[in-house]
Amino acid sequence: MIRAWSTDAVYDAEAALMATLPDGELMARAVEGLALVAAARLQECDGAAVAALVGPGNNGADALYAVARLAEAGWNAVAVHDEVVHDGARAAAEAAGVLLTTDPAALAEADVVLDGILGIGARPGLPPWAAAWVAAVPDTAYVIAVDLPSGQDPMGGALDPDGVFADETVTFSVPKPVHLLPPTEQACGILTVVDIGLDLAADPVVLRLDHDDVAALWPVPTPADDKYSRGVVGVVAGGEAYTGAAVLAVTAAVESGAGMVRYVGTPTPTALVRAAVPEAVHGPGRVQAWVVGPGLDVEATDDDAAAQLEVARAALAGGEPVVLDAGGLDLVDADLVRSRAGRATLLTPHAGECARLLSRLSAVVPGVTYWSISGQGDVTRAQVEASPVAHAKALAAATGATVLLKGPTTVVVGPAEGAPVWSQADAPAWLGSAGAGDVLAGVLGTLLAAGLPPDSAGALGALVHGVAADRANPGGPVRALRVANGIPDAVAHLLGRAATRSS
Ligand SMILES: NC(=O)C1=CN([C@@H]2O[C@H](COP(=O)(O)OP(=O)(O)OC[C@H]3O[C@@H](n4cnc5c(N)ncnc54)[C@H](OP(=O)(O)O)[C@@H]3O)[C@@H](O)[C@H]2O)[C@@H](O)CC1
Ligand SMILES: Nc1ncnc2c1ncn2[C@@H]1O[C@H](COP(=O)(O)OP(=O)(O)O)[C@@H](O)[C@H]1O
Repeated sequence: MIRAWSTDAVYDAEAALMATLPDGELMARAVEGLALVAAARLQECDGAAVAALVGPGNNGADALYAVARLAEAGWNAVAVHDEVVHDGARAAAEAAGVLLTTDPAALAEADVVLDGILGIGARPGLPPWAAAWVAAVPDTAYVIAVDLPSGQDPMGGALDPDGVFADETVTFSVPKPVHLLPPTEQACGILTVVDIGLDLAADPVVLRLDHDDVAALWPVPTPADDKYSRGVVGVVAGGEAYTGAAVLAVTAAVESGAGMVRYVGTPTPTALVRAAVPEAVHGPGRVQAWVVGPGLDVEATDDDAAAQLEVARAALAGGEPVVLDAGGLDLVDADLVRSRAGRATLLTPHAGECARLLSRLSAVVPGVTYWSISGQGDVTRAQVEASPVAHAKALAAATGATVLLKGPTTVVVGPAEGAPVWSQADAPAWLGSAGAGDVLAGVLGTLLAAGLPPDSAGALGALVHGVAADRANPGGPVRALRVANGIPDAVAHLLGRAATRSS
């Protein structure tokens, strides 16, 4: 598991450790690691010159000390700085023969650039005096951000398009939210963590499952299990308009290892599911979790659709865990929020659905106005994409449900105040295609039916979904059905990693 801590928690841990260490020891550790990484990258690109962008705080000091080390080791080194520079770092740089200048033209020859403009003490946004520095970084240079790319929000809230976009970020002891959360993760490049010995007492605020975590979480049957004990998933999906969603969700639930899948649909998707997934059984019945919504048309009024909708509403009124996806999200209203209080509910919107739902809930959930982040009426898709975590949290708070917000990075957050954010970035961009969300809903249904809580089920499902997409056709396009059919291979591969490690 990869964990990130808040900047406050990092400062607290730093203070506690510094009280036990000689002055400057902690920064020396950070500088040593940073200089080692930078030297390795200079060697890899056969570079001759390194440059530092030096801000006023300790982040600038890290970068300046590091280029002093590199100058001592024989590389040409320059440092671009503003008025305030850390005294000790300036002295070290001068002694090592680093060219100190305020002129960003000095960056022109740099093969590797260390961005030490701002670190975790930053307020989001690039300082005006640094804009010319960033503009002067050669396109060919390999940019290493020290702790985080300057201009980006350390807590990962919003991306600064004018800020630094690094090839690599070297951070200290532990990741911070900026490194793991959308939208700032995309500015960080490769993440390298240098251990400087911090001991974090606080709880992490961001969690990311790694491939090696899957074996401990994925529900693996024992000889004592049968189809019922493994978990039965009920899928209420598909209608006469969106027939394929039913096939995809049911297929994915079966391929993920559900003990049994019960399908409830209108005649056309029912016929398709019968033909495509002979393992599925038809009609409502006892289940351990429901998937409600892929391809569901809640506006349809014919008898078949009405009967299907009745099952959907009964599922939502019941006590079993529910994955509520796509068309099913249109069923969320104040009554539903009240009736599902305290029950496991996983909402799985994409950004557009999240925006619509937040906008709609403002009218019908009493007292819920605090999600209106923009303060400008309806929430838009673009706003959700610009700050996905804030909107996912707002939706979780408004509904009392766990929210899995889909996207290039999928975030999952529970409704409790201060709940950690799970952030998974396992999928190739090829996965963003119609039907892929229906597949994810099926996977999640199987995990909830096996007894996983909604947040870790969400993260685990997103990981496996992404790995299945990647392995189905590495580097190339992949259709949703193939992702669903690739889940058994992905799960076996991920479980096999544990077997390989323990042998
Ligand atoms: N913590 C650790 O464990 C360790 C930390 N280490 C290193 O220390 C770094 C943190 O250092 P730091 O606390 O000095 O903060 P940092 O970000 O360098 O600068 C803050 C300065 O910038 C200013 N400023 C802020 N935002 C601004 C803006 N948007 N536009 C303009 N100005 C802005 C701000 O001004 P003020 O808020 O005072 O107005 C203040 O002057 C950390 O990232 C890591 O590299 C390692 O050495 C060892 C272990
Ligand atoms: N750029 C991307 N990179 C990786 N995964 C993506 C990207 N865009 C979308 N996805 C994933 O593809 C799936 C699309 O789901 P969704 O939009 O609900 O599709 P549908 O409703 O058509 O099934 C989600 O799991 C989402 O996280």
